[in-house]
Amino acid sequence: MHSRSASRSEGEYLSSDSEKKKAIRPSSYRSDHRVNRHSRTHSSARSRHSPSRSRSPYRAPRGEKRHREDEHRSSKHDPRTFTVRYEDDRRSAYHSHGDHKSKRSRTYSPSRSRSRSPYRHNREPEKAQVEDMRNIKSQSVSTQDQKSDGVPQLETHAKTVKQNHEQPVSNDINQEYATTDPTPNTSDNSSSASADSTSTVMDEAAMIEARRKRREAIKNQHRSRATPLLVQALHSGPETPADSINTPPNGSVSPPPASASTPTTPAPFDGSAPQSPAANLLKDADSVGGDMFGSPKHADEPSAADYDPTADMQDERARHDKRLFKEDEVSEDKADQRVLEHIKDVEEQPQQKKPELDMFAEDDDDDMFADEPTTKSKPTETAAKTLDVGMMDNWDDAEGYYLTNLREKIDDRYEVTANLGRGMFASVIRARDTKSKDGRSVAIKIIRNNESMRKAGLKEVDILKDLAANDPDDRKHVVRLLRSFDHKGHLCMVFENMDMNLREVLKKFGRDIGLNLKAIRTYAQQLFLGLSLMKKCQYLHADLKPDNILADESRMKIKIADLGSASPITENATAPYLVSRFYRAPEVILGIDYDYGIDMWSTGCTLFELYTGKILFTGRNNNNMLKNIMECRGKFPHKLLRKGSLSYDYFDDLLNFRAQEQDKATGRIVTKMIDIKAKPVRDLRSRLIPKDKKMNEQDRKELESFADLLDKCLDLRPEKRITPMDGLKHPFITRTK
Ligand SMILES: Nc1ncnc2c1ncn2[C@@H]1O[C@H](COP(=O)(O)OP(=O)(O)OP(=O)(O)O)[C@@H](O)[C@H]1O
Repeated sequence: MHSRSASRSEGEYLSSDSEKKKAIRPSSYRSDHRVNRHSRTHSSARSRHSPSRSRSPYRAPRGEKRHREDEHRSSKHDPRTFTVRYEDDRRSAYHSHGDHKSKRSRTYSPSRSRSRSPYRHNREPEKAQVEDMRNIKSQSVSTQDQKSDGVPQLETHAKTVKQNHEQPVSNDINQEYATTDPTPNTSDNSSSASADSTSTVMDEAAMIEARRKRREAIKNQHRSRATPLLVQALHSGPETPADSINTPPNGSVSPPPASASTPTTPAPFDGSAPQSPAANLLKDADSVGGDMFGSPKHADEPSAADYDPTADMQDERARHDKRLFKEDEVSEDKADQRVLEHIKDVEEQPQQKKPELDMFAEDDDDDMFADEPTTKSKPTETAAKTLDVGMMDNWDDAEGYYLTNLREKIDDRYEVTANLGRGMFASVIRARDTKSKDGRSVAIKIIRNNESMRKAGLKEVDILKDLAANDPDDRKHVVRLLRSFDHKGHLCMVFENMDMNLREVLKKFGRDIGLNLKAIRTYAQQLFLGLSLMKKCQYLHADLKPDNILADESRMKIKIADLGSASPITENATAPYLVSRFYRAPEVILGIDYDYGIDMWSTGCTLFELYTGKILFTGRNNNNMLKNIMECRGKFPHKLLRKGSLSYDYFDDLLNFRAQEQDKATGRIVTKMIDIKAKPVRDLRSRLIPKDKKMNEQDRKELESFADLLDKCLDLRPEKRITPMDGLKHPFITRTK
């Protein structure tokens, strides 16, 4: 039982008789063979108190992100040690200067050089902060100099910026965390400055300006490469740091600038768009959602369909490199240079290294890159055809992915027909099962050739087997694992073949406008069935999102997939980066004990996204996620906040929210005390049900019912959140039209 050796040679792992449910019950599982996708190379060093749940070995233990290889060796990065990882050095500075009287002592990782999210704002603020430290004496003056330098964005928002930034920036290191208090700095350094020092200050201001221009040039390069959503997320909309400058102290949100419209202009539903057998389900004009095709519900919010996780890698990779340099105390100039070189390299070899980006990676903990990131690609045949298998003495590429050859027969049985894509953890191919009667298609997940990934894959296999054993009739909408085997050092997981994931469905049928309510109801019901099975078997999925839900060809049936992050409920230790960020429940962020409610939260986010075509919470990091969540769901009850081991990272002693924002003029990250209104400023209902939308009474009622279900999925209080079983009984689900 769970005593498989990870190094075991070729052979089948799944046999019909050997896998009984009790063999993989969470309890025994835990005490015996714990496979951890996050364990990676340092897994053996991990204490048993370091819970180990995650799907990819490149993702850090449970909620933390993938470490770079060299970081794997240190267990100090294990978030389960309750180490809080901060976005940058300012946190330690902040604490070291005693400004904040935290109720808890925390440790901070000194090394944070990892990131990758396209939603992450650029790193310049951090550099600027370093500048702040260096030029502390002259900061006040130099900042004012910058202010008058005609930064392009400032011209655009001249008036607002003027109002917000007329005040000199504090020159006091102890005031590194600015507040919304606009009181001008009254220190005497400017008044007592000598002519010499003034000249020094001016020189420094000029240097800063030169650096700013360089950074701006780099940012512009990144902008030009970024996907529309990234551009929007980074440079427009009320949730971007840049626009936080327009955010009034009360936390209300400024309307986005005109340019902040949805990246891809929502177009009326195009009759020529791809049809599916379930076209009626997906665009039934009689249904509430159906008549919304062609009528974008939320043109001002990031599109869920538009995001291409592979497209922003250069930018992320470059910034990642840049941060590494910063941490190594190499000059910014050199770091900038390195970034430019990197971009050039990538441009020159566009096909050689296709980086992968997980859009939901954490902004502030690490990167989830493998050493050589890869991309999830569309099914393709051409690349594989060019391989000359006869010439190969190594079946893997440099990253440990199996180099699949089309029409190759794997395990003397599966004839490869298409590459479905690559994740961080595996490549997925479609193949024809030549040993099946009907030559049916299957999907095979070929785990990368890496010991810890293999272990993580074995964990996924065990959980999938347990779930299947508890659903003999296959009625619970969890993807079916048919068998697993070993092939040339790779663990291969053979799955029933599905057609596409729900992000792809959204892209195809509901770009920017979402799917209709009939489809949402069908999918919601099936998700609740899947989650009720998982709950019955005591597993958390911990990575639910449209990408991990697969639809069959008819699009009528969906299945929960990618259980690489799943784990027994007993392994629910604090892990502030568990679950992809946009779908991350607040209790995870706040360090409150969590359970099955986290999957219901993710389900709520997913259903909203499927209906509107927009991502519900697009926080750049955990801090910004909380702000997003409160703007939509209202204030957290104090009682709840007091339960959180990490609450005081985001709230002060009086439980006022400390929002981290980027000052557009100085680039500095500042903390603003935000008075969150009890009444949400962007409440769920108004985002779901446009006031001016004409619809009949029946449709409105139905939409209200959906809103009520989402309300219950997205209850801030985990213990009050609806359960999968109750979800199945909700009127929105039980109602038949
Ligand atoms: N059974 C299947 N049928 C069809 N396509 C599949 C199947 N399983 C996976 N895929 C495709 O492969 C993609 C990656 O699968 P999966 O998420 O399981 O791999 P992963 O390596 O864990 O990815 P990630 O890096 O996102 O964790 C899916 O998004 C889906 O598009």
